[in-house]
Amino acid sequence: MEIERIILRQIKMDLLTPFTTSVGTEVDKDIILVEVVGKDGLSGWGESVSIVQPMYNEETVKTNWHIMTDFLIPLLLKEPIEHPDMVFPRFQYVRGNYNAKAAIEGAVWDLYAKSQNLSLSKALGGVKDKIEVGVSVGIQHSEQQLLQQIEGYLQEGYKRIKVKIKPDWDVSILKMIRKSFPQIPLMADANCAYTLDDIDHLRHLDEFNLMMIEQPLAHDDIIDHGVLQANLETPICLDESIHSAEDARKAIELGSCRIINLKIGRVGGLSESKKIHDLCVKHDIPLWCGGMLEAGIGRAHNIAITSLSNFTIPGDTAPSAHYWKQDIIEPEVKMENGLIAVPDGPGIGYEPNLSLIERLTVKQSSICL
Ligand SMILES: O=C(O)CCC(=O)c1ccccc1C(=O)O
Ligand SMILES: [Mg+2]
Repeated sequence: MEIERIILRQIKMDLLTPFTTSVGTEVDKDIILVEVVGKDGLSGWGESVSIVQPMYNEETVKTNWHIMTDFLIPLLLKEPIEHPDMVFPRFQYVRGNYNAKAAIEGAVWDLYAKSQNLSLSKALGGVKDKIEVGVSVGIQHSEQQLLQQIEGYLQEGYKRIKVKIKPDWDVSILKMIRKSFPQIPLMADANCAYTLDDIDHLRHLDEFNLMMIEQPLAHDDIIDHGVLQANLETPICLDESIHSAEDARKAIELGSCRIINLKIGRVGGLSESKKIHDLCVKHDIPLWCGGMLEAGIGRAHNIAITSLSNFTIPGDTAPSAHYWKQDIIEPEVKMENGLIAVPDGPGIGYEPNLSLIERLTVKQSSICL
């Protein structure tokens, strides 16, 4: 693959509804889009999942722009790339900054798939032509409001409901949900809101027949989660704590989780995502694809990775209309009966809407050799 130049664009988009977790609220998003232009005129697209505050992990939109322009892009352009698997190792001496790395690597994967006339799904080894869709429901102003939202989502066809929890928004809301919907596939995501001191409190959650509890303890922990899992019946799913296949191996060996939420940005890209997928197959650990309120480009990448065989639990990749008045790709991502069709066109299989992207752009830079 011969890369001619790389265009970075920072766009700003309003979320249809604010999204609240145990750490904070997002109302709009600044998003960095990466366009890798090949010498043959094809373009590959990637999207960074970083937000403006270092609230989910340590990265931000500003640090991503800096790391991409000053370090990652010069490394990428320095020597030819024969296969996207070469990108992550090329970035090896830039520590961390996985969202930034993944956005660039994802664009190279898209360009590669297009150059091979393959869908990104097929290029990654995907086998499914439809993926199952769940929805992540943020913390609401009232319990009644939460119940109404869940009712609406079930009518729309979502196959799994995830609610965000924190110490004063957990037992009571789960009790209420189970009273109305005793059987629905239900899970809870704490975004690190508890410590091991809460072990007796967390054991109360066992009575709600949850599919899993996502990331109850610290963002950088895998040890305490093992202690907690040994004291809980409900499976623990790790999100924030897993940055690599090595992290996943250690968490599995320590018994710190029975399920893994995979986010492409958090682990540094699609090549590492595949490694985690294959490791989980070997250890019989089910996977699902998490979400970071992505715009269309990131969403398309999530759909492609979810088409791999071991993504056996509905993910957080909801359709475009759940987040945006108008998404930046055409066609938008649509859901039917709780399923999203995996596109079979070349690359991500959706066209970036360039005129809309241009209108939303607040900052742009074009970098060539
Ligand atoms: O709909 C989505 O994209 C998932 C939303 C979500 O749960 C989330 C959104 C932003 C940051 C972290 C998380 C999370 O999974 O923890
Ligand atoms: Mg999570």
